[in-house]
Amino acid sequence: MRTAYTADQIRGAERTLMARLPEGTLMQRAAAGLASVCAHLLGQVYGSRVVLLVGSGDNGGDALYAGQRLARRGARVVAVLAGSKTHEAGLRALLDAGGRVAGPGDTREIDAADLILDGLVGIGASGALREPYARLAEQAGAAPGLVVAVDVPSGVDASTGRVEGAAARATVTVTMGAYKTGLLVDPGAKFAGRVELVDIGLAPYLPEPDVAALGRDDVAGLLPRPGAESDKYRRGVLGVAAGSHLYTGAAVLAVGGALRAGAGMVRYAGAEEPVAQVRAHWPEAVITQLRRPSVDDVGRVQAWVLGPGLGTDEWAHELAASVLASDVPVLVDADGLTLLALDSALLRRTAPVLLTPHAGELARLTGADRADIEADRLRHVRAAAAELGVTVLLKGSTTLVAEPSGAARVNVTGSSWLATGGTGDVLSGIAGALLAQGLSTYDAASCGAYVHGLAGRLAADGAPLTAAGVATAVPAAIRTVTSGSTLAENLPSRSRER
Ligand SMILES: NC(=O)C1=CN([C@@H]2O[C@H](COP(=O)(O)OP(=O)(O)OC[C@H]3O[C@@H](n4cnc5c(N)ncnc54)[C@H](OP(=O)(O)O)[C@@H]3O)[C@@H](O)[C@H]2O)[C@@H](O)CC1
Ligand SMILES: Nc1ncnc2c1ncn2[C@@H]1O[C@H](COP(=O)(O)OP(=O)(O)O)[C@@H](O)[C@H]1O
Ligand SMILES: [K+]
Repeated sequence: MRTAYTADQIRGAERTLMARLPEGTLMQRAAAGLASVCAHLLGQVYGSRVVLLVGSGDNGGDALYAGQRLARRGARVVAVLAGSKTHEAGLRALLDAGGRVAGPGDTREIDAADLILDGLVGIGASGALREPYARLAEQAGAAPGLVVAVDVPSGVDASTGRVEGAAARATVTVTMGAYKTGLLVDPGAKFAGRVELVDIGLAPYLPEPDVAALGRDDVAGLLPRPGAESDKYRRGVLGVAAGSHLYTGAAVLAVGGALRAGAGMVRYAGAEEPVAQVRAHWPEAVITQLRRPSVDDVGRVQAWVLGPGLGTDEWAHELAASVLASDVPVLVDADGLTLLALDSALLRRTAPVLLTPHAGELARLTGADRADIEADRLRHVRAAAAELGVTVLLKGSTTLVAEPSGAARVNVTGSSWLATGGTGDVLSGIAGALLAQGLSTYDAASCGAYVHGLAGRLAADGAPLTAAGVATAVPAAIRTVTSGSTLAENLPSRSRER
């Protein structure tokens, strides 16, 4: 499990640790880790051109001491001093090692640099970057050299991943002591590039994490496996109420995701047209063609998926009411979410609910602005879970899962190739199958997103995928998790000991 923290949480832990150590120890640990990552990236340090972008706080101090270490190994290091003040001891150390200094207007070196260290601001930043920081951050991101962000890319809010104005686009972010939430959640995560964690001894002093990202072992431990005593009913039967005469594909994809994710049985309930399609694609599914908008005659299930392609007319509304009147967990997606937005009384039930909106659907549900949700995803998914009293999985470039208690997880397996029609329907089937197999809404959502993201990577393999291809890749994704293949660990961020 990877854990991440807000800036306040990190500062609190650092205060406790710092009080036990001689002054400057943590900054030296940070600088040593930074310099070693930079040296690795450069290959040959001697003769390389390194530019340090140095802000007025300790983030700049880290950059200066890392610059000192690289200068000692023969790098040509220039520090661009951007702030009204500079970390004095760090600057002296750099100059003593042969480094040079430039003013914030003298930025010719940036475009010629092999490596730019972004030490403008770290966890002490507040609000959008001011000038000249903003201009320098953008220039670094556009330069041909490698960009290594110190702790967090400047311009990214370490606690939330918000990016209010300009920000440095990093190749690698070297983060100190613990992951910051903003490095795992978009838009910040996009700016961070690969994240390397430098151990500065903070772990014993960290509080409960702000968010967690399940790792392969966590998911392997949670995914249900059939035992010797299993039969199809005991493994878990999933009901799928999805599709309509207009949208038949959503039903096919949701049922496909569910079958591939290990449901003992899938009962599909729908109208004539989607029934014909589901029957043609999935002989394994047990199908009920509905004559009226009710699931009373469908047979016993352990969980329902409600909504993909269902439509939002009166028939769909009555069918949704019938599914939600059951006493089993229900995953609500797509048109099901629109129906909830139109009639919140549908949510009055005691059995668990998992909502799986994208930002637009969440906006419809909560009345928040879609762009605001995209900009501050974690805050909005938490607020929705608390307000609605259910588990919420927010889809998009970073998938987040929040509980009404405030607990939240981020999924790190996704691929941007998943941004194509129908992949959300497959996710609803996967997570629904996990609900039917007995996982809690929180675990079904987090493990479902993990497996779906991995299946997306396998299906894409560097080229466009189809939603049906993602469903096909689900067993291989599960095998990757349970067999301990390295693919699941080969994620954008890697832990690194100093
Ligand atoms: N503590 C520790 O043990 C360790 C800390 N470590 C390192 O220290 C970093 C935290 O250092 P920090 O607290 O000095 O804050 P930092 O991120 O450098 O920024 C503050 C400065 O930025 C400025 N500024 C703020 N907002 C701005 C804006 N929007 N636009 C422009 N400027 C802005 C603000 O200037 P002012 O507004 O005061 O003029 C202020 O002076 C942390 O990320 C890690 O790298 C590691 O060495 C490990 C041990
Ligand atoms: N840029 C992206 N990076 C990673 N995953 C993405 C990205 N964009 C979309 N996704 C994922 O693709 C799926 C799209 O689902 P959804 O928006 O419901 O589409 P549809 O309704 O067409 O099925 C979600 O799982 C989402 O998290
Ligand atoms: K930085």
